[in-house]
Amino acid sequence: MSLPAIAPAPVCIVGAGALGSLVAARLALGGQAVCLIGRAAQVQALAAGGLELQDASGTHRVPLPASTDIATVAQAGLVLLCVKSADTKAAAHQMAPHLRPGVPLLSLQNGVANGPLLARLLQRPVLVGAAYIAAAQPAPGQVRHAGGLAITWGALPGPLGDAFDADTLAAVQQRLQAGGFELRMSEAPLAELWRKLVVNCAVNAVSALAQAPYGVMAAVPAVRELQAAVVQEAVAVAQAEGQALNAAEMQAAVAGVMQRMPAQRSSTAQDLARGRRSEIEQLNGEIVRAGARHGIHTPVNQALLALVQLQEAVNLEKA
Ligand SMILES: NC(=O)C1=CN([C@@H]2O[C@H](COP(=O)(O)OP(=O)(O)OC[C@H]3O[C@@H](n4cnc5c(N)ncnc54)[C@H](OP(=O)(O)O)[C@@H]3O)[C@@H](O)[C@H]2O)C=CC1
Ligand SMILES: CC(C)(CO)C(=O)C(=O)O
Repeated sequence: MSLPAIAPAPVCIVGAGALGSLVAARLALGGQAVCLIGRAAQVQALAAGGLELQDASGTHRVPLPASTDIATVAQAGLVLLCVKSADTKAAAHQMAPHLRPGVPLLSLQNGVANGPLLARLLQRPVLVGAAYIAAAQPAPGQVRHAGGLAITWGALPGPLGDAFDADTLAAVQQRLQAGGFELRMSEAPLAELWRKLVVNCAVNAVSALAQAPYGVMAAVPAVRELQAAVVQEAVAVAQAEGQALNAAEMQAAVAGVMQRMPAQRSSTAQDLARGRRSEIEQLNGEIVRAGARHGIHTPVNQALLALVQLQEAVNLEKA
């Protein structure tokens, strides 16, 4: 008599917004057990009718278990963190009593500081991923995928030098593979986060200030010049931080991202459109602060930071 198969512990995704919902939907469609942890409006919409996933192949309805209770991470075999950077600390504190020892936590957030912050707050090694994926959440219960499936990911050691073993990393890779993501494992994940940061600095604020999709931005020569200046500054800062980034390669990376997702407006654009605070402090703001530490002038990043902050203040005033 054969024993019944034991269902694998689900992938719990904390943050049921644009990216978290899209990743959850693709994993579920790929046969993975998932659980989304999010805010009440999204959880209620998912309970009522599942998630409406809009992508290049059409519109799909995906049933997705979801909860507002972060203690659900106690059941997880893998946790993906998909909250905005300003929410990382709170999410870490809320998860800490429930995360089982040894269960991998992968941050798919933008910015270079979330992974190290999580490792410090949770006193464990963490995984970080640079996600080149275009997601938007038009309304609760909906998610739109506008291109890109690449995730370059790897492990950051814990504060005590503790690390993941090869079997754990292979298991994470296998589970993510089910979602059809284009995965690349990196031995230098912090450098990958810096690469993504440079892309975000060149793309996000401009898209946000004009509410422009990337295809339109790419067609304006003066925007490409502005982006080249952002990249020059950001790469100089990254190099001063010990990351071996190359400006020409990063210019090409920016152009490639905009080409792969022409209809996308950045996550920063989505925040401003909803009158919410954005992650600009963790994007161009990171370059300005690190530049100041190294005596590197970053006037173009500084201007984008100021303009996005101004728009945030205007939105607050209106609210
Ligand atoms: N959108 C995209 O295309 C991409 C985004 N990213 C990165 O992924 C991360 C998430 O971005 P995105 O999905 O766009 O952001 P969203 O704002 O769309 O989603 C984040 C969600 O997490 C919720 N949340 C915050 N804290 C908690 C918590 N403690 N428990 C449960 N839910 C919580 C938020 O609720 P509330 O708003 O009520 O606080 C929100 O619904 C960011 O770092 C972003 O830079 C990376 C690549 C692409
Ligand atoms: C990948 C990209 C550029 C998608 O828009 C993103 O990271 C963001 O919007 O924050």
